[in-house]
Amino acid sequence: MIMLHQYELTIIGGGPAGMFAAFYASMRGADVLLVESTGELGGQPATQYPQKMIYDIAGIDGINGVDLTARLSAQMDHFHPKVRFDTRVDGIIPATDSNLDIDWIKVDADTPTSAANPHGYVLQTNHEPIATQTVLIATGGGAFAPRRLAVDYPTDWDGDRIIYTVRDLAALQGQDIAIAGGGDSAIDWALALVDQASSVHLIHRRQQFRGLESSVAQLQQSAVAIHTPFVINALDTTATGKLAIDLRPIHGDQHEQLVVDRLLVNYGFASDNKQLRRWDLSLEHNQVAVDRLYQTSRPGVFAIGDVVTYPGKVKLIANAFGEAPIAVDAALRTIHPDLRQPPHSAAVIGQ
Ligand SMILES: Cc1cc2nc3c(=O)[nH]c(=O)nc-3n(C[C@H](O)[C@H](O)[C@H](O)COP(=O)(O)OP(=O)(O)OC[C@H]3O[C@@H](n4cnc5c(N)ncnc54)[C@H](O)[C@@H]3O)c2cc1C
Repeated sequence: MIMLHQYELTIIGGGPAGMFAAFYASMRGADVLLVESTGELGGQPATQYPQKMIYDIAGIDGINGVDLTARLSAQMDHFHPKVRFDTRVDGIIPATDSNLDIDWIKVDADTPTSAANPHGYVLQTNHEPIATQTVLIATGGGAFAPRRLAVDYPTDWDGDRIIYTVRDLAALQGQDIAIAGGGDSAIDWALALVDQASSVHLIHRRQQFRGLESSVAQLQQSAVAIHTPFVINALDTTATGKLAIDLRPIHGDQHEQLVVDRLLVNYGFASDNKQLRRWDLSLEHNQVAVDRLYQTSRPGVFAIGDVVTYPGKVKLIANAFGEAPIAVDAALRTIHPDLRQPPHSAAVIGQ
């Protein structure tokens, strides 16, 4: 028997649409969970264009992808909605159809349930399943996953010797760190770590880096040891348990050896939208068709952001922000039909 908490609303996807929806739903007092397939929030702005400026969000005269994500996170922090990272939703199954023997924790027998789908859904994931009364799909361009090293190594090195997402900069203090990659993210990590780590090595297969010119200039004047043009050829451990990296040159045959504590891999992200076709939704040109309340063809399942289509849909962050409150309120109204208009935010958060 699996004991699962049943959320009122589960939001799939931690891009701008999902993050703002999580803030808004928790401001409305909903028991909400945000699920993100990668180890970080932010979606396309954070992963595809961290340094590019965005000029078309109301009230902000220019902000880059990283800073927008930081502001959305700070806004969410007013209410601390639950977030589950590294969790990819694969299936949305009516709870009654699920083969799982689930005893989800209802607060009490009077807890209201969604009239449209009284038993809710079970979300199948790459980890444990999630029980939820309603679902908000905000999966944008698809589930991002970090591009992996094309070198064999034991799987239990992931998150330990080999790191794809840095969660805790302090944990890397005083260590010897290698970073693989040539874009903004790799350079940013190298510069962030150079004063804290014992040594930082940056490995890139090209002579030139792709990052912002100012960051590249800063890198060249820093104490970061640059290894270009090299690719990682093999990984091993030393007698003392350190990570031994064999670097193969792009030209010639003069290999280099590095011995470090950890290797941070920054090869970018690949997106995968295959799940959508398995979710039994009405699709148009591979986008989820929704009505004016962002309701999909399944009861209690709503969708917003880049993943949806409706007449006049434009894939902009500003639109996703407008869609979120309407969809969240419509989802919550299936559970609480008496749900009122939202109070003004100052009344909830304070002046
Ligand atoms: C280069 C570029 C420049 C752009 N410039 C602008 C601009 O200037 N202004 C503007 O308004 N818009 C711009 N956009 C578009 C904007 O980024 C998108 O409209 C916006 O990111 C959509 O947000 P979203 O939350 O719907 O989806 P996304 O940002 O795609 O986020 C979706 C999130 O869901 C996660 N996810 C997906 N599937 C699953 C799953 N099965 N389980 C768990 N998690 C999942 C993904 O990992 C991702 O984090 C630009 C886009 C690009 C590519």
